[in-house]
Amino acid sequence: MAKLTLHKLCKDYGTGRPVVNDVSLEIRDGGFLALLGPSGCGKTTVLRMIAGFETPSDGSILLGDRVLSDASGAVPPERRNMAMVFQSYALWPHMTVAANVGYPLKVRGISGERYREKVGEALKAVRLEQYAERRPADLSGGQRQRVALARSLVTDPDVVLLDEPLANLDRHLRQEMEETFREFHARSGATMVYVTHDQAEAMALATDVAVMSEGRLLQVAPPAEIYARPEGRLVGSLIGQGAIVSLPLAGEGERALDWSMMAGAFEREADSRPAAEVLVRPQDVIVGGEGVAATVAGVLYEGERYALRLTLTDGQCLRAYSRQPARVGEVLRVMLQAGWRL
Ligand SMILES: Nc1ncnc2c1ncn2[C@@H]1O[C@H](COP(=O)(O)OP(=O)(O)OP(=O)(O)O)[C@@H](O)[C@H]1O
Repeated sequence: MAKLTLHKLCKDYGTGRPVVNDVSLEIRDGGFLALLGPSGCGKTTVLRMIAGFETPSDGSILLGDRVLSDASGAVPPERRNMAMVFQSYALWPHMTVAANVGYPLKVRGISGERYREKVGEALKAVRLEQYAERRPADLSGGQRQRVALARSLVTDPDVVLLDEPLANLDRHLRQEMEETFREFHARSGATMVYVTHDQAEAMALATDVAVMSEGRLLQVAPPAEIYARPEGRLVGSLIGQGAIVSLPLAGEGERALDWSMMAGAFEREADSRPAAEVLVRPQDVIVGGEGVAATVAGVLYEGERYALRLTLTDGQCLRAYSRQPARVGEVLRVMLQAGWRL
């Protein structure tokens, strides 16, 4: 196996604007990359180009030193040793679970003992051995997606491409399946590219997160890094539940801010300095007796806490968590324990 390289990848359907624009990215061997971005930003198109279902308009794709696609041509999908898992599972309804999982082996002419062994191993990897003889219709959504995972594993692919595989499942099942995906990744050793628009899912699963918007790649970093140091307003607003406030800040360049650096900004005239955009996460907004005035604009009970929507005196919004209930319209005092200058 080897690393997957996307080099200046572009896709233009002739609509006047490229849907994938100059995307360069390296996914290390055995890495798990989540491709995250809003609907229509070009994630699926990138995945389909890696799989070989779409031809790039420009740029190249390499697996190790092997060129899969460039200006001179493209390796067809069936010769890339990749597997794809879809949101819709794409299982054959008339075949048993075992036959669905074994289908890619049949296509490759593998039969007999080797076939049975491989199917058995793949079913074991997703803990579905006892369901081998069932039909997909007799399985739950999560089990069906595990069949699709087993099928993607059965040919020992170098790369597994996953297109929103959990989008059809309910919240509880998604969490359970996230565990299955992590195990699946660890056991298979395959390089994985996972398309999602759910940032929590991307952070929970991947070793690296790549954020896309309007065809362009904005930032690639491990989850903890992208959470702590998002680059720019769009990444900042996509990762975590933070609010972005505009503050006339003293000093230049400091990006990690504490209350001592931000407090003064609330006393200054808004136009006295150029405003900086600051990302403030709800857990860093301390609701108490000190700080600036904020009016409660919304309260959502989340079981273990209340999620508050707050409005500052200049109309800007913040989010905060509180253990105590609050009333809409109530004026609280808040301190911003930490902020990140975007
Ligand atoms: N065959 C095509 N011809 C023209 N435009 C296309 C074609 N396929 C996709 N597009 C456009 O390319 C853009 C990117 O689509 P893509 O499916 O890659 O986005 P996405 O980020 O995966 O979105 P979603 O999360 O909604 O699936 C969209 O504006 C889409 O309409």
